[in-house]
Amino acid sequence: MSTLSLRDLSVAFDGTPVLNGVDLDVEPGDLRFLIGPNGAGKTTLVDAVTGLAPATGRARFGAHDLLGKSVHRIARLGIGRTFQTATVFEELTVAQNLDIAAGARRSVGTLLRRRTRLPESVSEALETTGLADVAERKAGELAHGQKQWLEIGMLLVQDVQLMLLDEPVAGMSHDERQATGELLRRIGAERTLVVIEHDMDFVRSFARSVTVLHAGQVLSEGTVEQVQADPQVQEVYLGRTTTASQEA
Ligand SMILES: Nc1ncnc2c1ncn2[C@@H]1O[C@H](COP(=O)(O)OP(=O)(O)OP(=O)(O)O)[C@@H](O)[C@H]1O
Repeated sequence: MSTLSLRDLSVAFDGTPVLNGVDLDVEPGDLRFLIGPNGAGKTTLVDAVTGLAPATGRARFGAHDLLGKSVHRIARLGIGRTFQTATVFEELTVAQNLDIAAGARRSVGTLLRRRTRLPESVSEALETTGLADVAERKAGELAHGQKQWLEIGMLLVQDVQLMLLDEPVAGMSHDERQATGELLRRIGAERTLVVIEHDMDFVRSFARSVTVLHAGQVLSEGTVEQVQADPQVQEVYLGRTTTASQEA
């Protein structure tokens, strides 16, 4: 299992720095939450690691250098991500979505035919994500939470070792959040997981460690308790939340 290691990672858009010298290490088995105010650079960090944003500095996953590699090559190293909006094939069933993600080399006709036996990786992903009961339902008919779990399942069948999730519980009910947190714990035990999140209750419940980004830099890092007790975090991040809620 591999460690994600970032050194002096920087991204600028049109000359404006958005990430500014980020150092970050995430060990396998960690469940790292990336928090910070809007515009702090959280999604940009994930974009840089997955090849979507041009970056300088160093980004390694295990023995592999990531910077300068194409999105496709980075994905082939076992690095996968989700986006804030789920990207599943709505007209296909849950099982078919997983089947396609598993990349089985079959013709489209064979793929779309109802199959009596699913590949093992697909069956496992259905069990792990709790979607076995809805395997034959169209993805477009799933509840919001289930769509997010399907997306995570699509990364599982690809045997993704570094999973980067962008606000996976946004818009979920309390029960769906709880189920998602437990899912992340289960799959995180054998992988390296980085989760962007705004919901502090969710972070408190499930984070093993937290990195706070602010204005493109790491402001604080540690356990939830350590980060919450950091006066800089209180001032910049939590302080801002208080102000916002007072204004509301
Ligand atoms: N492709 C781009 N071109 C120009 N500016 C960009 C681009 N992508 C992001 N930015 C800017 O970079 C800054 C950081 O954005 P980013 O989405 O990484 O923040 P974030 O911490 O994920 O915020 P949020 O919590 O709102 O999702 C913002 O000011 C944003 O407008």
